[in-house]
Amino acid sequence: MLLSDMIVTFSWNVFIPLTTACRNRCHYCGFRSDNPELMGISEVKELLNKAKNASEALFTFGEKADEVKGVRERLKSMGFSDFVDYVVEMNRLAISKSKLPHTNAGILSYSELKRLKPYNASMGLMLEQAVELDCHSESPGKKPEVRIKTIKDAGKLKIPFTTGILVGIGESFYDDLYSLEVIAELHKNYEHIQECIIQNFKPKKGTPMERMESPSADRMLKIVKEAREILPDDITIQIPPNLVRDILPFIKAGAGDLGGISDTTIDYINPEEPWPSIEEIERCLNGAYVLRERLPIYPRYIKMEWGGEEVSELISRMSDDEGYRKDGYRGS
Ligand SMILES: O=c1nc2n(C[C@H](O)[C@H](O)[C@H](O)CO)c3cc(O)ccc3cc-2c(=O)[nH]1
Ligand SMILES: C[C@H]1O[C@@H](n2cnc3c(N)ncnc32)[C@H](O)[C@@H]1O
Ligand code: MET
Ligand code: SF4
Repeated sequence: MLLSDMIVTFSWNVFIPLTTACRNRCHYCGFRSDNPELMGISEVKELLNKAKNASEALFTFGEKADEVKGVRERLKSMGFSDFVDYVVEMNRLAISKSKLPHTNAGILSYSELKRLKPYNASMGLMLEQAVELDCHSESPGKKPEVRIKTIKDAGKLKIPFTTGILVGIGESFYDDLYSLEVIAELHKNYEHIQECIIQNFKPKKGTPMERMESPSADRMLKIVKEAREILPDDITIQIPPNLVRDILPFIKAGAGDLGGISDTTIDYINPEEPWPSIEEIERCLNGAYVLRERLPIYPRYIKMEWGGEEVSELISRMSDDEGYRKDGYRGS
């Protein structure tokens, strides 16, 4: 086994859920709201100030929120010309507090991605599934072709990218495999995918899918094993430690990353699932693997200088000075 196969990574982040306004209505989502909120500058500053440990500012929020009634007007009154302008300003705030932005805004056009790229170390968009599903019948932004287009456009723009699949939302095992094949193909063309999240659905109260069960650990494990076969070696498989809890079997099956973990903010998408502590994670790993902190941009993309221009200095500073080793990971 290679030494790098024995390393499990995670990113210390702060979760900034800019808005619960969303033009989609995914049947599994407990995040979106009909009475949406929009975070102001001082609220974002407060989260950033508290997050001493974090090197990543994770911006995840509703898709095309400015299509929701009243949001455009609210943005105007806050002094922003459009929604992307607002996101850029919040990204800049994060940079000013020495946090590297990772933005997952849902689908974006090529020109919107181009406007956000300079302010982000990496960006993300879950493919969810490459097949049409019932749970997405009220979500135009979850049509496979529009998701695939955004991921492709990010590749053309050389944006280090996170994508993944959401498992247990009505798809078959073969759909999961097909979705992973689509991700593999996207990466073969653009080489921009740093990690693929394999996320298990968790039912949320008050949603149409509240009575549906989470996929079993066995099913998830089977998919992770297949994913390790299907995906190119340079795509790391990420599993969410707050949603699977017992991570060791997943690491043995081929996962190598735990995503973002925060000591100041909750997982706003899965608010009922607390982050495990570092001690808990290490206990699960049972000495068989070493846990290392990473940045939201993976080492090879730092070397190729794919990070946004406005964050490049911060990326160099963080990867050089703060205890990062030659292989790009922090820790002894
Ligand atoms: O805390 C979470 N972080 C999520 N992250 C963040 C992720 O943990 C890290 O921000 C990335 O690994 C970058 O370091 C996502 C990032 C994406 O680009 C796309 C989807 C997700 C989903 C989640 C999530 O459900 N919960
Ligand atoms: C940010 C990502 O969070 C995931 N997401 C949204 N709702 C749920 C849920 N109920 N359970 C697990 N993951 C979810 C989607 O995959 C989205 O793209
Ligand atoms: N709304 C976006 C999406 O589903 C971001 C994550 S969910 C809050 O792609
Ligand atoms: S999962 Fe994302 S796109 Fe779907 S309703 Fe929730 S916030 Fe909107």
